[in-house]
Amino acid sequence: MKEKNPWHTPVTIIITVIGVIAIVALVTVAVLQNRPLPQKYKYGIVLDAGSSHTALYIYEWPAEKDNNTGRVEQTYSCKVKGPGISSYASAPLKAGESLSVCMQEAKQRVPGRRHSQTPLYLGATAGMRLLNSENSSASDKVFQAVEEALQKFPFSFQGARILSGQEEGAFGWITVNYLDDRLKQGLETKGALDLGGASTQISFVSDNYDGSESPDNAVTFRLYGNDYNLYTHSFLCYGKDQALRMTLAQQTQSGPGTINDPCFHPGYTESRNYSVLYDSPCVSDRKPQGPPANFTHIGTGDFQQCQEVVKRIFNSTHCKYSQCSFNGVFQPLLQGPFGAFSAYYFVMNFLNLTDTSIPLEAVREKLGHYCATPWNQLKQQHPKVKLKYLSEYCFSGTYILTLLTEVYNFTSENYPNIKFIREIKGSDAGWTLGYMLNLTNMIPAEAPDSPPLPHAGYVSIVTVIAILLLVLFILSLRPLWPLCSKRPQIV
Ligand SMILES: Nc1ncnc2c1ncn2[C@@H]1O[C@H](COP(=O)(O)OP(=O)(O)O)[C@@H](O)[C@H]1O
Ligand SMILES: [Ca+2]
Repeated sequence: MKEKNPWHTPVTIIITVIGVIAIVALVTVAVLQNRPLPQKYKYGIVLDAGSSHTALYIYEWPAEKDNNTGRVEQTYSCKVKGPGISSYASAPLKAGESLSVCMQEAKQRVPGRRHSQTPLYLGATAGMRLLNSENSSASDKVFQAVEEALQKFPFSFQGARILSGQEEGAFGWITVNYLDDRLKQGLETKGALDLGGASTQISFVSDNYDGSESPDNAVTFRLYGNDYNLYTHSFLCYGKDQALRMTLAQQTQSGPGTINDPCFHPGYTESRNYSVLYDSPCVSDRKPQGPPANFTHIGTGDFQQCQEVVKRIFNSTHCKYSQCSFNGVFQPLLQGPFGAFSAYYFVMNFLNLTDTSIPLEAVREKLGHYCATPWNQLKQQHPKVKLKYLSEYCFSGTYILTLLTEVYNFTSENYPNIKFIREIKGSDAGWTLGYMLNLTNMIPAEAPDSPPLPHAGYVSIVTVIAILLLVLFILSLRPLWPLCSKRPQIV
């Protein structure tokens, strides 16, 4: 007679069914009880008042995880129409008014119930540094107007101020490394290269820099339990717009009526006003004596010669340290990967030169070819690009290559360590995120305690243990199995 399968007896079936129900119930309770609560978000707003324009950024992060890392994201950015706030020195109220469109938009984007808890910061960079140095009462008036305008919004306004060059460099470095998740994980950090219109920053960690040589360039942090000695320097007047002024000033020292400029395209002709050109503290002390009102700016489109003219704005004759970049500023040996953003990216992206695996020589050749392109032809090829930008890409590209290779000392070997970036994981590379993380204390000095298990791990372990218990239970009933399988005896 065939033995009946013991698993098919009523008792084992009942035990199994109850067991399965128990497991399902246990796992359901575990899942529901430990389910992450519905996400609530917090917000922060930073206005980047740059020399050329102002931009507004909204950041968002899960409300319970202020201290956790990598979770702050940029959700919105708005470019303010018009020039930077430093250009409103003679009409300060307009500086405040200019912000209103982006601020209204921010009011729509941040949920109403969060408005009053949302910090709002305005940080101004080199344009306001220059205005403040030449006319501090004018810069005070601009700030007053801007503050009055921002206070009218329902956010928690935390003030408007000028960032020091050091802060601008260091916060750019924090942004890049935070978004890359390098800080929390204690990984090798990435240097930050920021090119603005009126200043440029270089920031990196180097093994041969502990801050003792040229302490002014040192910023030390303790972040997530790791110590960092950052080298940073901001070169005022060496943003690309002021650098262009200095390069033009270099070529108009004798006050000529015409200059042939190798950094502009053949066929480019523009009348420029001497007073306008020299109206900046970066060049005002070099204004020629009794020049004509205007000069004719003619392009010749020669990259090699352009590089020679650009080099002349960097003074590398004196250095009281072991080594310098230029103008007597200490710079340690370059080390590690670098992210180059802001105008570095805009310019190199336009020129199709963001790929740094292209050998430097080939990059120079391409740029040489671009600079030699006739102005009329370029205008036809790029009808939508702003003429001011279009006319200056040859100069800007040459300036960038000269700065990187002749001044900071990037070579063919380490040029590929540079990545030209606009954003990382959807957030723009720039100083604003680092600034906000710092002011909201969102990067802890010590590593945060993490929960022993993530939610999914917890649920999996409960499920596995429950199944094991059931199997053990069924196995423990083994002595009863023969009983269950006995067929009723017919006497
Ligand atoms: N699409 C673009 N093409 C070329 N240059 C650009 C573009 N967008 C912005 N820029 C330039 O990037 C620079 C940004 O500098 P900005 O942040 O305003 O100044 P700073 O940081 O010195 O205060 C300016 O020189 C501006 O002209
Ligand atoms: Ca900037």
